[in-house]
Amino acid sequence: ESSIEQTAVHDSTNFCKINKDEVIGSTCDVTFKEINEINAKIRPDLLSLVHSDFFKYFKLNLYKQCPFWNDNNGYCVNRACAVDVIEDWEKLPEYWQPEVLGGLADESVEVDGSKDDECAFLDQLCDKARNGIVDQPDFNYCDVGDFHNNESVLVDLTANPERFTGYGGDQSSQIWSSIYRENCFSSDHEDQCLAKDAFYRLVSGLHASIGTHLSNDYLNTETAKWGPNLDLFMARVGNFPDRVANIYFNYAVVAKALWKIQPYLAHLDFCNAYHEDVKSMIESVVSNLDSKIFNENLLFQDQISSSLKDDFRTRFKNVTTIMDCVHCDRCRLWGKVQTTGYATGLKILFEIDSEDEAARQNVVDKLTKYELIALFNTFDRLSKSIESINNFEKMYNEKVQSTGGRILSLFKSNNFFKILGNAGKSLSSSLISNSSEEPNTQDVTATSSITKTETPEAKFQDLKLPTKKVTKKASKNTLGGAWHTEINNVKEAFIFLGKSYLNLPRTLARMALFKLSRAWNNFVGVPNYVNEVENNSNTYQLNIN
Ligand SMILES: Cc1cc2nc3c(=O)[nH]c(=O)nc-3n(C[C@H](O)[C@H](O)[C@H](O)COP(=O)(O)OP(=O)(O)OC[C@H]3O[C@@H](n4cnc5c(N)ncnc54)[C@H](O)[C@@H]3O)c2cc1C
Repeated sequence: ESSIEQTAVHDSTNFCKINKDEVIGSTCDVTFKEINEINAKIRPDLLSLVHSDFFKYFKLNLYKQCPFWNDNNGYCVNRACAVDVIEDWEKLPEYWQPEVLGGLADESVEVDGSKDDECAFLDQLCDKARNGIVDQPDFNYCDVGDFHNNESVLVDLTANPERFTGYGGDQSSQIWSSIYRENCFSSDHEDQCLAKDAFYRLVSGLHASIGTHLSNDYLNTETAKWGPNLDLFMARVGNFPDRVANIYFNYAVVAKALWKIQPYLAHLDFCNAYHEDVKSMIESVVSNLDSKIFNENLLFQDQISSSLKDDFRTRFKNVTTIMDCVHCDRCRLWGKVQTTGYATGLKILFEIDSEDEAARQNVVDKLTKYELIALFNTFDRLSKSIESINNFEKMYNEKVQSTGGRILSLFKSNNFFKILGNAGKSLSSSLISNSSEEPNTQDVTATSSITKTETPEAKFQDLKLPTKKVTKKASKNTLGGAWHTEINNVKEAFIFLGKSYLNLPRTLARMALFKLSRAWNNFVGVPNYVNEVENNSNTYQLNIN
């Protein structure tokens, strides 16, 4: 089943209407437009920052066993994991195989423990506090132990961009549904809704951001070129405004965490030895952020908050651990970076609540360098997603113009770009009004934050359907109508029988020819599957095109 067909089944497109001037959620005092503006301002510096020598390396254990289920199939040994995107992988050249697409550039990976220069310089650049294992396991939203594991490898992120890998099918679906299942909190108090909603949005925003990157850096197997694929983006993300909104929500969450540690970053002496501009790049990125972008205090504010927060932390830690079940190395790498980045952001937002400045500085000092690297790289991923969404919007508008205003059936009529132009209901009000709703963890497209505000005329309004032919069958309700229907049916049955007899000689001749050709192949020693391969040649078509 193609991904397009799957998305057509889930019709969450009509769940909400977004206006670019509305705030992105009840916990965020910032609009889509404002985030676009902030992002345009900080994008160049953020990009340089994550390409700097300090921020471009990440450490992870690629060989860790999946702790949640027995899964030793190996990456994409089962070809089904790719068939929903591209047909007939086997016929594509070696460098297009998912193992290669989803692998890591060898030269950028260093095994930890060796005294190689990369590791050594990273260690020199950091003060001791950030190299040691953090002695506060209770405050961690991810497993920081991986950064000190002997089996971990150091990877150059810039040499392994996050892009389309062909990873998919049952395996990635299983990972995503396990992640969404973590949203089922144990306590059932109604005050947990905002926290539950935030958890869902974080995961969905991560999912949508990955979908945006793989659509933006997509391999066209016909032209062998990498580039944006608007159809794929619309099918995965653009047709679902709630998913786009969740990317903006995640941007706000990570931005607030960066804003919060800004005063304490100045004390850190971590990278200027290697790249003297790094501090000023951090400064110019973070100084453009504002505290109102996200209000973390709304999430855990009453008596039950403490246990709810523990639950939230444990569940998010599980999400980071589920990444060890991802068999595609490239996907696992970026999954780990981003879940670690969110985990670090959450730790900063929810664990630095002391009024004591020294205590705050202490929490920041105890962040490992890999948490900092993950935090900035996650912010860069979200920033890149927002930049891509704006580019896709231009492509979308051009496509709509070139088709004379008619939107292709693939682009749902209430998709993100379409409704941005409309003065719709604010997402924030839908968040508040629907905050008691349970997210449906079976259908992961459902969101607790979205209300069904669909108007019947908005649906399919720009689809031009052929006018229905009025058939004689319309008069079926009367006795005469029923008689006509019966006579027609009998007539059609006779016509069918007659045609079958007429076609009989041709059908028999074809069958004889087929049997003869098989017998001949057997006789000369050609295996039977050759015929099938020839029949299927030149079918390296993408489902989505
Ligand atoms: C951790 C991880 C990292 C990955 N990284 C990459 C990568 O770098 N490159 C790459 O090409 N592939 C990557 N993948 C695979 C990719 O995410 C998809 O799983 C794959 O492309 C198959 O997509 P799909 O259309 O079948 O649906 P999936 O994306 O697998 O989604 C499954 C179902 O979830 C629902 N859904 C989809 N998006 C959302 C959302 N944002 N919010 C709520 N519900 C949603 C839909 O109902 C959908 O049918 C990664 C997968 C995982 C688990």
